Amino acid sequence: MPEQIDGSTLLELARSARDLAYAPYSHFHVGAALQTKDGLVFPGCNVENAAYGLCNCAERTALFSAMAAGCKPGDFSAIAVIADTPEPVTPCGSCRQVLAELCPADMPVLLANTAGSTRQTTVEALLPDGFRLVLAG
Ligand SMILES: O=c1ccn([C@H]2C[C@H](O)[C@@H](CO)O2)c(=O)[nH]1
Ligand SMILES: [Zn+2]
Repeated sequence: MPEQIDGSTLLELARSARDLAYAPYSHFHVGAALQTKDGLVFPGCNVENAAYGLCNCAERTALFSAMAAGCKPGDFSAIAVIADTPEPVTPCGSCRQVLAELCPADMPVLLANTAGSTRQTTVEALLPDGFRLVLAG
């Protein structure tokens, strides 16, 4: 695998991405940074909408941006996520489902809060036994 940036640098990139969050409804700003096996990093922030159901999380912004730039499922090597929470922020169910489809099961997921607490988990640990479309017959 080409040169990878370390977890603390990836978290700093997520922290910078968080500054770009558009969250006028929740005022909850989230940043993400998604690293590819090729050594690229795609930032993500949450982007809200007056139609609340359209709000997009930082994690999915980063993943969809990477896919729009030509990345394919399995191309990713780590993601960092940060928000102003008492404990390191943890991805919502929708993001877990998208992570599970696009990222390796053992991919590290680095979670942090702005105060500096961190936790590391994996895609599989966040969504064990997740749904996959396997057609019968
Ligand atoms: O892991 C998370 C959790 C929440 N949000 C966003 C969605 C919404 O804009 C706001 C409040 O839920 O935070 C994220 O971006 N990532
Ligand atoms: Zn989410």
